[in-house]
Amino acid sequence: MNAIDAQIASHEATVHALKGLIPTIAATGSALVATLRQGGKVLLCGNGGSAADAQHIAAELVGRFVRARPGLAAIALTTDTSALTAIANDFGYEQVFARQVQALGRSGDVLVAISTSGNSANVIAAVTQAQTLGMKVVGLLGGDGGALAARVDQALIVPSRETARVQECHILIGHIWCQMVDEAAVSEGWTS
Ligand SMILES: O=C(CO)[C@@H](O)[C@H](O)[C@H](O)[C@H](O)COP(=O)(O)O
Ligand SMILES: [Zn+2]
Repeated sequence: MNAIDAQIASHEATVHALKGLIPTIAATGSALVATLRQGGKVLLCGNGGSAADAQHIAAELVGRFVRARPGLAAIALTTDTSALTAIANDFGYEQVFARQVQALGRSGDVLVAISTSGNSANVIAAVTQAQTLGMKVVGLLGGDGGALAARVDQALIVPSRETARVQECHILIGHIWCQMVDEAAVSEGWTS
């Protein structure tokens, strides 16, 4: 099998395996919908490709996904280079997300913690801080879920050891969540 066929086959196999996660995808999507319905915020964090996923999902909630509805409260904790560099410089890289969670998060908000390994120290620190504040934490994870699997409130563990495959499934799940939010916002007539 050539490289292209192999990548497509591996992608398809991982997406197929997501069918085992459908109940958890539905439950986590419902948690996001409930938070946004009651005026809470969704905070998202992750490193590298997962930082891009955090921004992508936040943009579709604040801007739009498909349906016409109000902009919704979502913040990617990966975008403010002044905050990121100051926190890393003054407190250490491990604190870059936790400090922002402490500053911005409130009880009733949700943190989406994205990590393909489940072992990034700065994401673990953010989860600990969020739970201290009474926030709910959803983990978008991969492999065996790593250290985060047992720490988050709801874990979505994509069953693959390939980082790229895990990331591809994470953004698919993010899009499913956005569709669930769109449907709730339109059918319930959300005005803000
Ligand atoms: O996107 C990729 C590889 O596909 C990388 O940038 C990757 O996201 C980085 O190595 C991250 O630091 C990995 O962190 P994590 O997913 O294990 O938490
Ligand atoms: Zn998208």
